[in-house]
Amino acid sequence: MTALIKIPKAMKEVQTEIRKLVGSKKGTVNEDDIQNLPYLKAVVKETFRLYPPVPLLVPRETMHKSILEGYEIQPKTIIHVNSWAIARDPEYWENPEEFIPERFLNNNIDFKGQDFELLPFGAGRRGCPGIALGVATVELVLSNLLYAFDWELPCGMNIQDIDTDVLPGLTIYLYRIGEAKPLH
Ligand code: HEM
Repeated sequence: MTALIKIPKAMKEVQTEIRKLVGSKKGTVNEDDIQNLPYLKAVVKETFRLYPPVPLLVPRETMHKSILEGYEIQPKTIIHVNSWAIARDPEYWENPEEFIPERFLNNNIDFKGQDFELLPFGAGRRGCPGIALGVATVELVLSNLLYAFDWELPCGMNIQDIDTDVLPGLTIYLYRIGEAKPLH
């Protein structure tokens, strides 16, 4: 929501998509609607890319000796995968620090653990078992907040004042305040 408020064009695009599909009579966005909202899905993916709630994956331990980019890694080495850094690596992402949902509209990159440049839920045997619940919750809550309310900054605050930096930790979080106006 913070990223969307900072980029009014993206906010307008996603709200228009949702309101056009759902109309004004139904009252809520449901799971079937979500499947027909590609821009909303792109917004959610871009949010998971730039702000992965769990920036370091569960630690792994190597079973065999291996060579990675010329480095020899001994068996039983603890490996920490920094999915935050991977998702902002300029080798894989154009303008990696910018919030651009459109980057997901014309490709199949997903966060299900097959595309290693985007791992907000990890990958492999220790990948997140709650991914379906996590994604459904985020998509449903966000889409309904966007459908029902217009969002604006508190009086006196400008878009430039929005700081999207996050606090370091096992999970990331930011403090951001918006004001909601109910839709008529
Ligand atoms: C947006 C929501 C969520 C995000 C971003 C998230 C992210 C993650 C990540 C990155 C991992 C580590 C995966 C790895 O190291 O490969 C993980 C593990 C895990 N998650 Fe989630 N998760 C979310 C929601 C949930 C939910 C809703 C549940 C349960 C209902 C859940 C249960 C777990 C469990 C049990 C593990 C440990 C798996 C293991 O170590 O084998 N997560 N999650």
